[in-house]
Amino acid sequence: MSNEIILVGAGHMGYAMLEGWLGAEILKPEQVVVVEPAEALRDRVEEHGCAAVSSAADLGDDLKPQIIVLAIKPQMMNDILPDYKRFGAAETTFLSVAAGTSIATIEGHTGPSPVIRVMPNTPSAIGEGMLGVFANERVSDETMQFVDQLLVTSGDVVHVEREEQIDAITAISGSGPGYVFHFIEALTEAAKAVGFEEDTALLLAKQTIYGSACLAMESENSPTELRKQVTSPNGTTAAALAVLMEGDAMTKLVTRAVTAARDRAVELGK
Ligand SMILES: NC(=O)C1=CN([C@@H]2O[C@H](COP(=O)(O)OP(=O)(O)OC[C@H]3O[C@@H](n4cnc5c(N)ncnc54)[C@H](OP(=O)(O)O)[C@@H]3O)[C@@H](O)[C@H]2O)C=CC1
Ligand SMILES: O=C(O)[C@@H]1CCC=N1
Repeated sequence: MSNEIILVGAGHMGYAMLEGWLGAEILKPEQVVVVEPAEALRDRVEEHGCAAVSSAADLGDDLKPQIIVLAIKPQMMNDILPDYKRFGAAETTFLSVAAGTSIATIEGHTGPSPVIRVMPNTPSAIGEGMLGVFANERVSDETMQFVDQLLVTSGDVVHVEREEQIDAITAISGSGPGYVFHFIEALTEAAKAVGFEEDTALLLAKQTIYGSACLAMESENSPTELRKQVTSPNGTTAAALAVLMEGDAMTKLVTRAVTAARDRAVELGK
């Protein structure tokens, strides 16, 4: 067993994580082989010094990777996993970032194997990700420690006790950047509606979200307390929050959205 890693899929998520691992020098480029059908995506990993092939058939016969990272679409798992059966039921650990796809589905193709499910998010690309982790009992302490070392280069890591909690994490932090980016879009549109040009509107929206998130992380006060500090009695924030909080509208809407994402993760796993 070498400490090589095969990364299957170098799209948005696979590449974001790879960049973090190489940038933090936890992995050397020569330890990584990437399988990716898209030439342009192979080119960009080769620029980092990693080997890249277009299909599993091009992987060397003598490869005994420590970890195979599955960063492909959940809908493709059943088509692609049979190509990796030869690494299964052995010491190679499968690490899947796919939404929904269960450990049972992976082991259905690989045979009983060490499997780790990780749910990252795209801020992992700048080391500011939020990652949820669940591992089956076949994963060795040594491999788990190595994987944790890799994952912390992408951001904060939480281990969950039950596999289904990964679906819930998917709906909060996995998909969450999409909700936040949509809020930035909405605030930008609102800024334009009250008279600003696109560039200024976007800056106002992005810096407001960034500054508020930084303050929420750094402050000892809760988000509720921080909100109250912005809200002068009978002032402007109170006027806006009366709209957003009427009948708990915002919380209900976000809860509906998160539930839809969680349910979709469960559905993708079927
Ligand atoms: N994007 C996100 O924010 C997050 C995504 N995830 C999970 O990450 C996984 C990947 O998503 P994402 O990165 O967004 O998707 P992408 O489509 O960007 O990446 C998937 C990559 O896999 C490639 N691919 C297709 N077939 C094969 C194959 N046979 N062997 C190797 N690679 C192949 C695709 O190439 P091609 O385009 O040519 O088909 C594509 O480049 C999903 O399972 C998703 O649930 C998890 C958390 C967050
Ligand atoms: O939208 C998706 O299905 C993936 C999983 C979490 C974020 N993106």
